[in-house]
Amino acid sequence: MGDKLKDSKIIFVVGGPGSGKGTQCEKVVEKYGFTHLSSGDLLRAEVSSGSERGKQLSAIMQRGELVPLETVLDMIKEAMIAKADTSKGFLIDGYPREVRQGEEFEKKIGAPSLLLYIDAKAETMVKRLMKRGETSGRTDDNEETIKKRLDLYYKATEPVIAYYEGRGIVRKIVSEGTVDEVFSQVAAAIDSLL
Ligand SMILES: Nc1ncnc2c1ncn2[C@@H]1O[C@H](COP(=O)(O)OP(=O)(O)OP(=O)(O)O)[C@@H](O)[C@H]1O
Ligand SMILES: Nc1nc2c(ncn2[C@@H]2O[C@H](COP(=O)(O)O)[C@@H](O)[C@H]2O)c(=O)[nH]1
Ligand SMILES: [Mg+2]
Repeated sequence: MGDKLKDSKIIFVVGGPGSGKGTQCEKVVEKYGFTHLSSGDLLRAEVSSGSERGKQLSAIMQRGELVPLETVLDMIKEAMIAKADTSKGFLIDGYPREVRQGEEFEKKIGAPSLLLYIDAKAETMVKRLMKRGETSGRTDDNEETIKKRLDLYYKATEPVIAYYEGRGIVRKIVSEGTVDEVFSQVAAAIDSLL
């Protein structure tokens, strides 16, 4: 089944909590028709299912910690295989969150053609998430968990950027302006790939 994904175009969308990954991925889907898979959304769907696994995941996510690598990777692979026949390419939103996740993804699925690094200042991310938390219903959109997620991002996920920069596939997106101003950078990066 892994062969079905062998030739798929894969774009990693990496950035801190509240940097704007999901927002930009939605606009990419609108313009390019790619398949958007958010690791966080897949995990939250598992939590909503009420499964035993979902209960365990929920506790980890509420603490702003990373869930087991195998769990999130299997969920992403399953979702990609389900869409492989019709997908124009995959936007993997919020994964990898640490270098070994990237290595495992490439062993089991394939290599990314592009890594969009959505970069926002810490204070911008906190402001956005506190605002989102007013309506999102996400258990991790609270001050304490946001801080933990930010700490984890700087410690575990920023090394992912350096790892892929070594391959020359990172495009840095400054995510401080309006959604459309940020998207114009995203579109330019994707157009350079197509
Ligand atoms: N350029 C922007 N200007 C203002 N608000 C923005 C911008 N981009 C995103 N937002 C808002 O910030 C919040 C977080 O954005 P989004 O959900 O896309 O971030 P994310 O990187 O996917 O976060 P998480 O990793 O927590 O899922 C949302 O409420 C969104 O509407
Ligand atoms: N170990 C990993 N944990 C992940 C990953 N993606 C998400 N998560 C967990 O879900 C929440 C919410 O993610 P978000 O992208 O919607 O903010 C996150 O805090 C983690 O607990 C992943 O790739 N690996
Ligand atoms: Mg998101």
